[in-house]
Amino acid sequence: MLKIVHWCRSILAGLKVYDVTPFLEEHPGGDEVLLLAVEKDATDDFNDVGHSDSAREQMEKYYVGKVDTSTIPAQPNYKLPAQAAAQSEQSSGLLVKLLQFLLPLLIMGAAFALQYYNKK
Ligand code: HEM
Repeated sequence: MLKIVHWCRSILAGLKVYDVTPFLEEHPGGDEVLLLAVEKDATDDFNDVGHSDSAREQMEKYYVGKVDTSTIPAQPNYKLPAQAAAQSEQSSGLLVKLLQFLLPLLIMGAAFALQYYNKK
């Protein structure tokens, strides 16, 4: 069975997890927004929509449990591949800029040195 879990944080009760699989087709806001919130903390998304009290009541039908917040790392110790790629691009960009600056200086230095030795 496809098990889709939707995280929602309740201010007083820590992280609550909701399995919204049976609700996907019924959600008045469509299934897409729920799928986008899968395995994320969707508290802000949920609150921003201004869901009614009845929506909040309905939500409790899909409650499956709480997350032990002590198991959540304070800072993720991994980098998204896109972030890592952007970082390596940044450092290679710096190297290119440095070479663009140094190369003309080296060529000019070599030209002056040749001129100096030819005069001798
Ligand atoms: C178990 C979780 C959820 C339940 C039970 C739920 C329930 C509902 C209900 C009953 C409505 C109709 C309007 C209302 O009564 O407030 C609604 C609308 C809507 N919901 Fe949810 N919702 C949930 C999660 C989410 C999440 C995570 C999002 C992400 C953004 C979302 C986005 C929306 C949107 C965009 C609408 C349409 C609002 C409009 O057209 O005015 N919902 N939802």
